Amino acid sequence: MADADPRCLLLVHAHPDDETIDNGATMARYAAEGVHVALVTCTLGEEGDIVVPELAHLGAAHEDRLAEHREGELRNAMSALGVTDHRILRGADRYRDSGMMGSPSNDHPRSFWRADPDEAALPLADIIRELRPQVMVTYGPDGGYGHPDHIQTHRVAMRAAELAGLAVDPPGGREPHIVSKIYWNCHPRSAARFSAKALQAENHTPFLLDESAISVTDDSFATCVIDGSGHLAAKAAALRAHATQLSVHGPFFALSNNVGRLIAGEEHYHLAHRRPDLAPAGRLEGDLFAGI
Ligand SMILES: CC(=O)N[C@H]1[C@@H](O[C@@H]2[C@H](O)[C@H](O)[C@@H](O)[C@H](O)[C@H]2O)O[C@H](CO)[C@@H](O)[C@@H]1O
Ligand SMILES: [Zn+2]
Repeated sequence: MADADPRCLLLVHAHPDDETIDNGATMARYAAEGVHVALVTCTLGEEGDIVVPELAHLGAAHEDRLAEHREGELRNAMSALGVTDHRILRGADRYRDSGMMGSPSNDHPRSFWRADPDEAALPLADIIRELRPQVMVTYGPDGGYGHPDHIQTHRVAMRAAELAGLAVDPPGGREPHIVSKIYWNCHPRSAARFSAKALQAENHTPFLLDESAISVTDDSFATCVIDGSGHLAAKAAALRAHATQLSVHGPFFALSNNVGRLIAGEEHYHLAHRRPDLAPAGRLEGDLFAGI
């Protein structure tokens, strides 16, 4: 029997659908290569808009049953990507989706935005010590576009990586583990421009063109690009699985703001942390595990 692939990639996200939007092709590619791809999602998206009118009754302002529905969407999306290890932070005792910045749901007693990052990081540190990933992917300090749960996910994930490496008070009693490389998701301006031009060229699309609706970074901020173009069908299927949150039409998808975005095979990352003894990374890596 072939030796098991020793590589483990951990992704930490705020809501169901973020993982597929930012990393769907990457997850499918590494899962297909035999890498242990693990996802931790910090909330179940209770406050989400619902783009399927027939399911509007599940919404927070009505039956407030969107969490279990989106958990099912997440299961289907992970099945499409070939990812079998996906967990909700703290499980049944999870944090609640905080809603957009400044919305009343920020103040919900269980909102993730109100959590103490040090406390929320403990169960994630234990998962890191259990899985011992060489690579972790999460958001940068602004959460990518300023959503409170994305900002909090960044804080909790970075703190958890610190705690996991400490030799004291081992979370869960497991041996310390230092993540070799931590990457932040990023969306370079040129990729957003390419997406907008592709949408502009599409004759019959139901989606809007609005480049300002997508948070972008300078191209130079990306230090790694993963070509997952061989897994576009899996990414599109996983996006379709998140049916309450987004629509797919041809090679494009749109969230509830109906702004069209290309379902891209290339996904971009910024190397935010590298274990000091590793060789310096090249200008633009093509593999999250490069140099490990
Ligand atoms: C991709 C993502 O993070 N989605 C979040 C986000 O949803 C957005 C929100 O409803 C906004 O008001 C819309 O204009 C936008 O189109 C949505 O994507 O925030 C939700 C509430 O916290 C969250 O459930 C959803 O996963
Ligand atoms: Zn999100």
